[in-house]
Amino acid sequence: MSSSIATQPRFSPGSDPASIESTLAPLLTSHGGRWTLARDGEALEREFRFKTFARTWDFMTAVALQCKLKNHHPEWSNTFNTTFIRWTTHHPRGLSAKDVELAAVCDQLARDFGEVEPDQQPQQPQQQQQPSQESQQQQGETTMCALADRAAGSAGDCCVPKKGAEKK
Ligand SMILES: C[C@H](O)[C@H](O)[C@H]1CNC2=NC(N)=NC(=O)C2=N1
Repeated sequence: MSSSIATQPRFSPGSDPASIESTLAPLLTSHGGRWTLARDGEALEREFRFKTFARTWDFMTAVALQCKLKNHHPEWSNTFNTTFIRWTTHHPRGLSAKDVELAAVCDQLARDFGEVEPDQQPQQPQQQQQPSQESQQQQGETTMCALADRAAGSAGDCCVPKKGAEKK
């Protein structure tokens, strides 16, 4: 996961922390959820795993549709049957109600598309000295997160309203 795991959310200016906190808490690993607060509290991050690439893509397609409907997009990456998703608001920067709402939508869609629970990973055959599952998982997560970082990096100021746009 992202290098900087945070404990306190940093809300996007103009957000209403009180209304967001009640929906945010149950999503977090600290409250039995699956999302971690990252990027100094400005982002929510989580990895999803499915049985196949096809099922993973179906899930991502369903998420993408919600993004279009809510005009809000994730920083995400996909490798085979795993996808890493980060919700953060680019402008004004921080964690907003839309990030929390779409994180909850992702949890529901993951259930609908048959997400594979971490402890249901297919067992590696014993004889081969495999790096521990944990280190494999960590390595995978780091790579997935790095992929999302790179995508977000090349997107640049994707959400900063263009000059004059705000005036209309
Ligand atoms: C103009 C458009 O509404 C904005 O660029 C939206 C689009 N989607 C967005 N998605 C995210 N994650 N953050 C934003 O600030 C954002 N802004």
